[in-house]
Amino acid sequence: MAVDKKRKNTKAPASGPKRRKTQQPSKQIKRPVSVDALAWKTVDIPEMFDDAEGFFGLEEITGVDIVKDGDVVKFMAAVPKSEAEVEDDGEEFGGFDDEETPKPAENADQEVETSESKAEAASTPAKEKKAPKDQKKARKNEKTTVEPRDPELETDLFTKLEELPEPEEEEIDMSEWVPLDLSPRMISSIAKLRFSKPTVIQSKAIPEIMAGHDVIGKASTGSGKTLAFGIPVIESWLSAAETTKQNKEERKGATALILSPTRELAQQIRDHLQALCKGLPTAPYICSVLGGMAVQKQKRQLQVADIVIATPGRMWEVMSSDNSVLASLRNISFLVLDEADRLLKDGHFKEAEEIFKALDRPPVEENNEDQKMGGTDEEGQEEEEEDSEEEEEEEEEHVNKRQTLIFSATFNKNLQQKLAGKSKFKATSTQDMEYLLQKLNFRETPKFVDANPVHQMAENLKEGLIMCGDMEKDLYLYATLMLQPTRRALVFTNSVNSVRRLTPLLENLNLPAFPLHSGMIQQARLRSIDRFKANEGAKKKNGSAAILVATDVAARGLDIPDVDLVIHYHVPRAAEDYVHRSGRTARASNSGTSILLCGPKEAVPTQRLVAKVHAQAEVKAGNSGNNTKKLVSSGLRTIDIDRRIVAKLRERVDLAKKIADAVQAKTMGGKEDDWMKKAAEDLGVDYDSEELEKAGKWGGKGSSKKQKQKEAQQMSKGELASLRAALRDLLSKRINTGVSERYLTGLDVSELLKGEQGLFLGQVDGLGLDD
Ligand SMILES: Nc1ncnc2c1ncn2[C@@H]1O[C@H](COP(=O)(O)OP(=O)(O)OP(=O)(O)O)[C@@H](O)[C@H]1O
Repeated sequence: MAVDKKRKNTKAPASGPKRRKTQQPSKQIKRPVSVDALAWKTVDIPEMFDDAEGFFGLEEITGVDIVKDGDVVKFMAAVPKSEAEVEDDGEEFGGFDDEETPKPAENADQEVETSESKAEAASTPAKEKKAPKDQKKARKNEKTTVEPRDPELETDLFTKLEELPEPEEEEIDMSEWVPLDLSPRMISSIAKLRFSKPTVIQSKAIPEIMAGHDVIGKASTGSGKTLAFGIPVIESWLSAAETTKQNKEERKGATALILSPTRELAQQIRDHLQALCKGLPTAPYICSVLGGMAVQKQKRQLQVADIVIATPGRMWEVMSSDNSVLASLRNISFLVLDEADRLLKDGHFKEAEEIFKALDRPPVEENNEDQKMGGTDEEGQEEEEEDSEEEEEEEEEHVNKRQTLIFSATFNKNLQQKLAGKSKFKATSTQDMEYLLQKLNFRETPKFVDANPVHQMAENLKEGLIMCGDMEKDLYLYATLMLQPTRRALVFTNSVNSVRRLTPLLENLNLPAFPLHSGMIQQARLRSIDRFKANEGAKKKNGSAAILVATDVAARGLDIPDVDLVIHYHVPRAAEDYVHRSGRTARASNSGTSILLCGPKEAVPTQRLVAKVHAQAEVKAGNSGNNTKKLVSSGLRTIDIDRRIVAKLRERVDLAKKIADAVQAKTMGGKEDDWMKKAAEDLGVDYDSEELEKAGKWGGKGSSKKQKQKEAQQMSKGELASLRAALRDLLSKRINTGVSERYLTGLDVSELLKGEQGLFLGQVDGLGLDD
């Protein structure tokens, strides 16, 4: 039997465990084990499925019985009885994770019925803890040993797990949650997350949702919107589960469908809700339905899911191909649209609209194949007309059961006025949020909950702007990163190509940079986020903190801890993108900085952006570099990086760029050549790239760029190696900034690189980062 870890609350009892060849069934006993303490093993996905992104991180377990006792699900792990099999290394139990030292599962007592083990725990003295060195050895042994060997030891380990006291945590005063009328188990679960008080949006939205209203919630980035809808959704599941149990009824399908515009955000919402549920005695099964996962597997998961978090494209694909999936979602109590305004963009809306329609459509008679979802058959339509009145009633009844919740940090101004009841809805295009709202079949006029009516940006965010030449952005990016090397930074660009170019450029400059864009397979996307989160490479690369170079795919919702700095390499195309990008820092009452690199040509769009984002700012005219101080008078402040220091960094950046271009041109050049050969073959002409280029047939408009690419491509290995050596030499040198600089006194960038000082921008007039 293989059980997906994500299905730890699987409701049906599972069949008996497979026994391994070496196991002696008669000599084994089984005990309840915390789900986190089981020997989960990562499932190796064959390389050919590298693109099967959803399998990433899939784990399996064998030899475990799942037993359901009332509402409690126990995981029974095999424990051998024979001492004869024991090797006396003291730790050779294979029942724990391959990679990690066994540790007490958080809330293990709540996830598993443990009275038996607790009784034993009381009577068995705990063994002394092993020294770290021994633990290392034990871990090594665990990797090679699969089967549990020593019953005594085994018992002892379980005992240890049960016995180990919960880490001592300071009592936390939860009184500020009381007015929200949550159940005690929910409050204790929130307490385990150490959230002592609700955020503004949580205080305002939770009571409205719990009172059964449809809600549109607006609150700044990082202000806890996920739990603002997550807490009531889970509360609702808890009380429904209790009723079902008391009345001995069958489960009625999923409680909630949450739609998210990006895969990463969907995964994050799932993790966030799962973290909340960890502290509950029984928890809903939460699954995510994302592009890149095997559709069949998702269908199976959906049959038992209580809360579904999905991207619209994949959800519609699964839903439209299987009526049973739709049936399991038909009775949802909540439809949630997170980052609702983004759902309209990037072609998401069509699928989202189909999902809404399908949810509202009355159930189809099983024997009437013609009327299945999406069916356009005339006969079916006639029959539909005949029964229309009846169905309309059913539909109304059906729709009225569901609450609709919409959340975002950005709603356009007109819409906000309309939501506040000040004017009437009138959608002008399908990209319009009003169009979405009209399609949503609210069961009442939704309550508009606006947690931050005046400011759009996070409270503790500081915003700065650096003016630079259009061709100097790489240089200023590097300077900005260098001058605050210990700040974990997220660099946003407007194109995938820029991410592809900048990441190796920064790497050449010895900075730990990771890419993230929609052209990457999901597995690689998740890997980059994980490496950024882990601040990987920071130690190797002179203490510089990790850098994520991303397109707007990372702009929405991502909650990565300790991002201190957001740099907009390009001015974002829309004001809301600026809000969301900047919102990756200064989250949950932390502070953070957002810096926009602005070329002369971008000054006008920047003015517009500032006017939108900081409505009350006095934006003065001016679009030249010299007028930057006039450009923005509040909200964004200009930062005058000392240009003499920047000049000293130029040589490094130029070299790093040359190397990155050469490497990229070599990779791309091969591909381009292949393409041209094939095109020539198709045309029946001889391929001679030089001749063709001379004749201008392949060169066209961008031929000077092509010429540069060609030069880069033709760079010999030796030339490349000498460029690398020159850059290495430069990077090892200190940069003397002098003592008479305006903003730096005796400060040198090499010192900053070591992370000993990172205050340069803080000392610059205007931004006051160190306040
Ligand atoms: N009551 C609370 N107290 C403290 N921290 C909280 C609270 N609620 C949520 N958080 C934390 O705040 C962070 C941001 O929450 P969340 O991701 O829900 O923000 P958001 O408003 O959805 O942001 P965005 O608009 O960027 O999607 C998370 O790390 C979350 O764990």
